[in-house]
Amino acid sequence: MKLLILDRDGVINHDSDAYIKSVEEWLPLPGSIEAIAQLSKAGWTVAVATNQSGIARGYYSIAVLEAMHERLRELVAEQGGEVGLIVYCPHGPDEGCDCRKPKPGMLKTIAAHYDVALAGVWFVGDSLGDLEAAKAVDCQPVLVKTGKGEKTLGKTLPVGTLIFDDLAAIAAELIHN
Ligand SMILES: O=P(O)(O)OC[C@@H](O)[C@H]1O[C@@H](OP(=O)(O)O)[C@@H](O)[C@@H](O)[C@@H]1O
Ligand SMILES: [Mg+2]
Ligand SMILES: [Zn+2]
Repeated sequence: MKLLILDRDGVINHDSDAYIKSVEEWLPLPGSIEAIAQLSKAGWTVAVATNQSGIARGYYSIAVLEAMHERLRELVAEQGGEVGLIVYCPHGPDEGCDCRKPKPGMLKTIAAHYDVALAGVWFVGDSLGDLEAAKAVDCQPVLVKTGKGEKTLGKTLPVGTLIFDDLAAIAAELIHN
């Protein structure tokens, strides 16, 4: 199966150092909804793996987080596409969970859900932790320059990391090559 896994904040929607705390604050990045819809219509399964420590920090509830994801699904459906499994880590950095990136737990959950191997599956993120999570399970780490991506570019990236301007450029690459 053609599986693509996306980080959320900074890849699909604008990110904020103050966290994305409501549906109103959840604003798609230019071209991201169209990119997901086009990929979906081209036969790709688009899943999401997102850290959401704002839950543990008490900034927003799981109900609000789910409402953001319902909004994402609605917008992609309006373009004729669909979003696959969305997995999130609600834990704080000090809880020692297995799902918070850079740990690969969420990627493993997605692979198990679809009963596929992760080797070579593209995982698209804007933070170094995303790329490290990818590397940990032999996914293809892919950095976008949106969100925190420009800042991440200045760090030491995992060997073999692919770099794209944004999700739209990734969709064009995957659909047309
Ligand atoms: O990029 P994804 O994984 O979709 O989500 C990132 C968010 O959960 C938040 O992650 C926080 O990091 P800490 O969780 O506080 O280390 C900060 O970077 C926030 O700016 C950001 O909005
Ligand atoms: Mg991110
Ligand atoms: Zn977790």
